Amino acid sequence: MRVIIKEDYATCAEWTARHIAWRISAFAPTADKPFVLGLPTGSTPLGVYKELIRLNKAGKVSFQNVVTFNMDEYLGLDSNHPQSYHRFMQDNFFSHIDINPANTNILDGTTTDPEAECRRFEEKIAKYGKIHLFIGGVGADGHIAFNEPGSSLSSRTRQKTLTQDTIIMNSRFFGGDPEQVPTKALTVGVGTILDAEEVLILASGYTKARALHHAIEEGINHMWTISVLQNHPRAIIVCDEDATDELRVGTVRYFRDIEAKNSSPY
Ligand SMILES: N[C@@H]1[C@@H](O)[C@H](O)[C@@H](COP(=O)(O)O)O[C@@H]1O
Repeated sequence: MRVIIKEDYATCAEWTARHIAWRISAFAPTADKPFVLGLPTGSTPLGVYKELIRLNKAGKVSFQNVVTFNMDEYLGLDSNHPQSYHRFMQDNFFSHIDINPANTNILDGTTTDPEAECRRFEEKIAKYGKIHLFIGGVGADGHIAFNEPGSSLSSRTRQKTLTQDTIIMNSRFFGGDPEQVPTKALTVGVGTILDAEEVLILASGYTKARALHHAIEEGINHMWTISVLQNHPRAIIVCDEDATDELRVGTVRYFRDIEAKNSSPY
């Protein structure tokens, strides 16, 4: 696992956007051989999307031959609902870049058959072979996508019931009212994320510090689903200093030292 520790939120976003742009460009995608990118929602990735939009407008990266799969969607929200992840992606990313809308994939929160919808999503990923780079955030309780504590570490895309912690956390987007937050979501599984060639998880702020401690310094445990990254051959955590607050000084020093020796192409 690589742990990239940056000074603050902005420098995390910049580093991550450049990493994504570099991976896409190095892959030299074509219509027949697209780059497949997994994407998250939430407040953490907003800075990355802003920077990717800037890089796209500056001609530094193109999304013309990029296919995207989003991690999750609330069950029961249609794509026009202001808090649906469809809307989030449209407003904060897709409508600002040169991506073909037909190449964007998000689980349908209005489906009447969640099982079939999740199967369709997995089959579509499989049709492309694999996700080359999966970007994600992390919940304060260590969840990745909507794989809440206790999720199977080999789970596939499926319906999940949200924990009260997550409902309360996410109520900030629903006028502060937990009653307005859907109680269920469709989400890729931990296994789906692990199948990606590379996984990059972003963590910013003190609220994510405990999750990072469990991800990096404790063993793999289904109560902190992010910890499964330890089993991935190419996992990267990009975090700011605040998010390292629960890590040992020696751990922080170790990862800083390793990265200082790495020459980065960006
Ligand atoms: N399903 C999403 C996760 O994918 C996201 O990582 C998490 C953290 O969000 P934020 O980045 O806003 O802290 O929130 C939600 O629960």
